[in-house]
Amino acid sequence: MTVNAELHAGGNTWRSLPAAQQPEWPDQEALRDVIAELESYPPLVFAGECDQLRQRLGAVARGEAFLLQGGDCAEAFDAVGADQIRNKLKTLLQMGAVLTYAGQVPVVKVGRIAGQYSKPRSKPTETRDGVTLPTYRGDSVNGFAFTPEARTPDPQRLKRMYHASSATLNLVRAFTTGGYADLRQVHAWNQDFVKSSPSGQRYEALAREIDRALNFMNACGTDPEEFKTVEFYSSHEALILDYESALTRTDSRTGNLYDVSGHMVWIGERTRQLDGAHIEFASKIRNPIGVKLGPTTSAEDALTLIERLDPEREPGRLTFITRMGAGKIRDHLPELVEKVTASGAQVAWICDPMHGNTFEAASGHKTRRFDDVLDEVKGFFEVHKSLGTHPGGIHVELTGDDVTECVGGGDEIFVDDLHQRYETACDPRLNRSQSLDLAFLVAEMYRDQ
Ligand SMILES: O=C[C@H](O)[C@H](O)COP(=O)(O)O
Ligand SMILES: C=C(OP(=O)(O)O)C(=O)O
Repeated sequence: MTVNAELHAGGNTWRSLPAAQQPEWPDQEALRDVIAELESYPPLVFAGECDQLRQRLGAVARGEAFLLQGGDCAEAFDAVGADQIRNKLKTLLQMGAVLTYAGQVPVVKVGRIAGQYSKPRSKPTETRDGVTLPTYRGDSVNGFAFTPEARTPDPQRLKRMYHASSATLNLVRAFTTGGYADLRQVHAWNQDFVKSSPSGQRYEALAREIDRALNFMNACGTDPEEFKTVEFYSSHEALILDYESALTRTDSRTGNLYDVSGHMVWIGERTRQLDGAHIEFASKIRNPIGVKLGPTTSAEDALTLIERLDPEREPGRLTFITRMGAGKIRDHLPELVEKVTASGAQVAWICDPMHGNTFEAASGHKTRRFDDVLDEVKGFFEVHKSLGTHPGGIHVELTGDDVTECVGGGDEIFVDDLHQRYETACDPRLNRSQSLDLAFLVAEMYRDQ
């Protein structure tokens, strides 16, 4: 990877366009210094890995694989610890095992991890007891504490984001290639969980079946090395364009630009303006790109996004992550899928059943009902079934910890429980038990499809 000045400028064409949701950095000179330093840092991922993920997502788009994308709403610098990272990974690996075995489909595993530090917000400020301060925009921008010092955007945080992403990815790579993700560990991933939870018990029964299947394959002479490592990719919302473009490099093999801050990046519902800076930035890089599509997306918007981001119609390049809400998906999704399919484009269709289903509980906690999450996924499957298209995967906010942020699930969390362990810095996540419940139910839907 080289930083070729002329080509690298291609990663900066967004600068002349309106960029939504950017922090108001008080010190522009400090920002410029940080950008210059970030530009000198080594890549977090390699272009070849991004290409490999694009190929895997191509299989999703063609209906040959299923995408599991999940992780925190907002990662936090003080949560870059071995336990938290392992718990998240363990949850995703368990969900992956359930979907692969019960859903009988290859699963492409992508974390909202190692870079998910920036948040678009509905309001630029927050007011408490008559005091108004800038809203919290993620650890890459400002602090969560409600003080003027913490809430003032500080570009030094962009460097901390790089280092936190690097440390996280380093551990994730060690876990996924160093033996922890060996499929023979299916029981070990569940050890701390099985007795206490219905989904843990259900998982344990499935793990026993996987064991038997592995023994069978072993007896048939299948190479055991095949199950020792797992392909796992990182992703985050490409929100703070100064950071993303500082980490954009020219691939020395091909001369193409890659955003080497993560394998896949997505553009959010609040920043996908067709003439805006985010889409311009995404159009210049070769990473696989996701775009969130909310209920107001028109088919024309979707077709223009394809034209801008996937002019070659390359399966795996573009993933549409729909987040309509349980009450709207059955009305809004069909026209999008129909018109995109009729255009000949082969995008991957993924369901984010979280962001259209948030509400505020009487206690003031932002929450989501597990039943709404499930209903949106059901609607997603129904629409694709009726149109003969492929329900390509799910995109969920989850954690490996036993938080109480979303209500419902087999090990039911009630509205009155929310205060017990409400730890998210932004939106409510499924806990481990709810995540596994969802994986089992989605696997059933996939098999029935
Ligand atoms: O994760 C998504 C958004 O950042 C989040 O839903 C915005 O939340 P807000 O409406 O509280 O700003
Ligand atoms: C902000 C997010 O979602 P959306 O853009 O769909 O609101 C997110 O996934 O973190």
